[in-house]
Amino acid sequence: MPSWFTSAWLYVECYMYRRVQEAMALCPPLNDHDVFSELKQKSFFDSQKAIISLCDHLGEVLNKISGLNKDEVKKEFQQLLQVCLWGNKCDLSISAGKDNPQKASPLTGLNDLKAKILIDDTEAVWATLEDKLKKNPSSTQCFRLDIVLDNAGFELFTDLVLAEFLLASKLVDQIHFHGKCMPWFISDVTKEDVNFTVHLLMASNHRWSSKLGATWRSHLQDGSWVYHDHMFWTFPHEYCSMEAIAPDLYAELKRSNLILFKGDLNYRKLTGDRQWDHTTAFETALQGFHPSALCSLRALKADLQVGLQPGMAEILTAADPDWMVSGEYAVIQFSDAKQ
Ligand SMILES: O=P(O)(O)OC[C@@]1(O)O[C@H](CO)[C@@H](O)[C@@H]1O
Repeated sequence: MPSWFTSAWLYVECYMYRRVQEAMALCPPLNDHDVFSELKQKSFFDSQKAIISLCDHLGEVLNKISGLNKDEVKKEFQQLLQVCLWGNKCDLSISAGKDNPQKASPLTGLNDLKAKILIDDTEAVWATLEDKLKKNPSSTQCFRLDIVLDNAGFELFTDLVLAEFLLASKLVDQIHFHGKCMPWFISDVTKEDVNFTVHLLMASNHRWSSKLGATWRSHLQDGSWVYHDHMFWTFPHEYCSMEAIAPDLYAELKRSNLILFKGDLNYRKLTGDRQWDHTTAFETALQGFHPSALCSLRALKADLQVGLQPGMAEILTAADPDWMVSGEYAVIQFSDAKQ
């Protein structure tokens, strides 16, 4: 029987959430109930101000999108990628279920937060997206983006905003979302959370919120957005074992042109949750996991980080001993597709 103080942290956490699920499954009237749904829904309601301001912003961008030149599209992409990154700051797991809502407009503080992005591979992500346009602007070949989701509430909303922008700007043609098949780490996204978000937006009396809700529902119906869940995401395994343990999921991810991994837990599993030296290359820490080009968007909440310049970790530790766990710092860390 694993115990909290003698077992690997990641293993014990996964074990605990599975026991919660088991307890529910053993109570038939409750077996479909998500014990965390109330908390997740509250985090969505508490972030209304930020959600509405982002809806207005996206609405304005969509209105003029066909007239934007490449530089303007790139600038907007950079901005919404950062919003999506910082959306990961607000998860309920790190705050032990307490409120962590997004009150202010998510766009206003972005410039001040730039210094907190320890690794910023936005250019590499952009180059991957742009490659499709450059290679063959009139190509009928489909560019597929996959997003391995993290938290419901405000973070999921920022993921959908980025997805909408990428689809509307024709940088990508199809988006596959990957969520959890059971309640997980309190706030992780399930299919019900996606449906809840879309329905609530549709029912809103705010013009852009309801319009976006309706658009997103039709994306899910016409297949330009596809939602998947797979048991592997709720196993304790590191991702380098995916090909052996869940070959069907690995094969699915190989069809992608770019995979965005949201959040801290995904980062821990990408890198095996090991005590890597901070200067270890991301590529090395991935230990052969390479279904496609991938990028981690993560606010740091667990004590590991790879890919830093020599000396950087020491400077950060001297300035703020909690830099790895406070959620104040973040990375946009890319690894290219293997040929
Ligand atoms: O993946 P997320 O939502 O960014 O973060 C999840 C997380 O903060 O929750 C756990 C605390 O229980 C940490 O292990 C983990 O890093």
